[in-house]
Amino acid sequence: METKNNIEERLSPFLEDNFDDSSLKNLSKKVEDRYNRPIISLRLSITNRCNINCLYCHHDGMMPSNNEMTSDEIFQILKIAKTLGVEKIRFSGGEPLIRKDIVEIIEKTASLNFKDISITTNGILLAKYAEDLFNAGLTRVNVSFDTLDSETYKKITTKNYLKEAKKGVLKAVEVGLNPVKLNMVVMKNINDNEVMEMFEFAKDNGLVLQLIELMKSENCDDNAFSEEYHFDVSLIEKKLAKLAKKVRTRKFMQDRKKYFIDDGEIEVVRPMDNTKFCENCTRLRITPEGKIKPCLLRNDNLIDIITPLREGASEDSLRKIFLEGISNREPYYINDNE
Ligand SMILES: Nc1nc2c(ncn2[C@@H]2O[C@H](COP(=O)(O)OP(=O)(O)OP(=O)(O)O)[C@@H](O)[C@H]2O)c(=O)[nH]1
Ligand SMILES: C[S@@+](CC[C@H](N)C(=O)[O-])C[C@H]1O[C@@H](n2cnc3c(N)ncnc32)[C@H](O)[C@@H]1O
Ligand code: SF4
Ligand code: SF4
Repeated sequence: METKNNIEERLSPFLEDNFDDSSLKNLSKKVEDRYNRPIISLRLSITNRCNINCLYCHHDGMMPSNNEMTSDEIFQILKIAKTLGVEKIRFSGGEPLIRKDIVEIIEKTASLNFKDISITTNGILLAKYAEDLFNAGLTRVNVSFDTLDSETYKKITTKNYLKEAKKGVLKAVEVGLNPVKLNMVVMKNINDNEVMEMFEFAKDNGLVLQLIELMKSENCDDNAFSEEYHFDVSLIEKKLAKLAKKVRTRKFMQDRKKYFIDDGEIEVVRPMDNTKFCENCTRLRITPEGKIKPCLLRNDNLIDIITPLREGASEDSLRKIFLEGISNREPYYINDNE
């Protein structure tokens, strides 16, 4: 049988960024999938609605739907996740901040004492909500922010909200959310020439820059877009590796690398065809209409948890449904040579 020390050693890389040592005491409760990947994090898409329309959007792998979970239903789902050892919660969408009850959702989530509660947002409404979200218990925020140029912003998002998004980012830092990450999807001939300028902006304002490879997904409106604008982020990564005075690997956060350069930090998210990324994937997803989604890039193995919950199923049966979702998890990109 595995000893507590072994478990701590095996799982320590999960704890590197947003955890403190107190999380160690519950490690033995972690549930693993069939590929020995522990489930550390739950990513809930809480709406499919959005106030902009990014050219590249994969909508977090969700199909259109108008049937959103209520804040109470979200709370019930989180309670079950907590009993299964989930430590990190992320709210995404669509645009999570267009839900009128977003502060209430964070308050309820915080009452369950997760180690890390974060939101991924386009930032347009962030200046309005940052302080209330922080006071409600939000730990940190990632903001989609692909460019500093207003024309390019309009081209990407079809709207003119760059100023609002920038204000939101700065307010998030001001109120104490930490880290605040800028999500930059790097696109050929659109913003690939802006990486260093974005890094300077990030450094000057206490932000982490997250460079993201444009991904193909059946949920993108037009996959031709991905073909045309796909930029090989590994080319930038090679340059970063030369410049960096320190590199860290988030081994069990999809093996992502963080590069520390001149008192600044750049993280690289490179999922496409990346078998290491999937090998080290520790998250489960929930769709806005309450289905467990085992993988961002698949829609054929979802499991309904909201209907049983609405019909009054016991916590035990809901836990079983969760475990069924976990057992459906498979790495999307696999190494064919093994
Ligand atoms: N393939 C794949 N891509 C993901 C997954 N999770 C996040 N991404 C991509 O990673 C990028 C950043 O996602 P975020 O929502 O900002 O959060 P995160 O990077 O996953 O989490 P932290 O680094 O812990 O803040 C987005 O472009 C996502 O599409 C995943 O499970 N699979
Ligand atoms: C789907 S959005 C939802 C949350 C919020 N509306 C936002 O934009 O931050 C979540 C993240 O996915 C990223 N994303 C969307 N489509 C993508 C694609 N095709 N390839 C890579 N990242 C993508 C966005 O940049 C954003 O950082
Ligand atoms: S803001 Fe987020 S959800 Fe909305 S279109 Fe852009 S990437 Fe998609
Ligand atoms: S298995 Fe791979 S593609 Fe699927 S969610 Fe995990 S990292 Fe993303």
